[in-house]
Amino acid sequence: MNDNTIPAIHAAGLHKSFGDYAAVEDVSFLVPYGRVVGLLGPNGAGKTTTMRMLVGLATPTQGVSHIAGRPYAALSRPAQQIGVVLDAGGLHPSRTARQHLRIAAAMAHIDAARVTDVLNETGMMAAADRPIKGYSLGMRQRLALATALLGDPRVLILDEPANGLDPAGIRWLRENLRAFAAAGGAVLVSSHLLAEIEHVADDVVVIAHGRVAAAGELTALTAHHGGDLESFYLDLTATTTEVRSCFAQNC
Ligand SMILES: Nc1ncnc2c1ncn2[C@@H]1O[C@H](COP(=O)(O)OP(=O)(O)OP(=O)(O)O)[C@@H](O)[C@H]1O
Repeated sequence: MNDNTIPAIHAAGLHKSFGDYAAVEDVSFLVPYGRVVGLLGPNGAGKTTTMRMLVGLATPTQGVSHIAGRPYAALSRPAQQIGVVLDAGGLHPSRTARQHLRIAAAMAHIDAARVTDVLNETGMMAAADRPIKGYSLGMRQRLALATALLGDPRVLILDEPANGLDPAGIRWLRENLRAFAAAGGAVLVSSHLLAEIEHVADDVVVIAHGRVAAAGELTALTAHHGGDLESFYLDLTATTTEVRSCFAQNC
């Protein structure tokens, strides 16, 4: 049972520095249950770093974040509470999808029957017993999503999940994220595909230069741009489109 008065995701004043380089500065936002929130921003803006902090893969220099009211590290059963897709790489090339999912389920104390469920849900059943090394990018994305869904979580954090998906896969993802939120789940999804975010998101958070440049309901934010997310986004980020790079700053 969820306490819907507690946000699914709460980022409060997150900062992350790499050496002297401030990749993320004072980023705060909420993702309530029942909503899809799009995390947008130019290359190098700090989206992935923010998501990594939310799930304990990067330690904030300052600030805190909570998932369902607790820091990620304090979740009792993280795989059952939050599904994460941060990188569709990092899969063992010789394993099959079914083997990968069985191992992930066993490690998270999830019923092995869920493996069949998520293979079906993500359209991966036909490829389930082939080695991952032969998978396309889109198939790896589907497997990453299947892994995220294994524990039947109520919260999803997805970094560019549409990357490599074919048109049918993009539609499938859109419909599933909308259905997930309609059933009371919460989704934070990053993407450069603004048309896709326009279809799927209720709210957006735009990060530019490591800071929140705009956040709120999609329809309200884009009202002065005829409801067009692309015009809104390009106006907002017009002065911040250069790729930020720690490397370029020799840090
Ligand atoms: N481990 C690291 N060490 C040094 N710099 C890093 C590290 N991780 C990220 N950065 C820098 O932090 C900044 C933000 O990177 P991040 O990957 O969060 O951006 P992003 O918004 O996800 O970009 P993209 O849309 O290109 O994926 C970039 O300048 C990047 O070079």
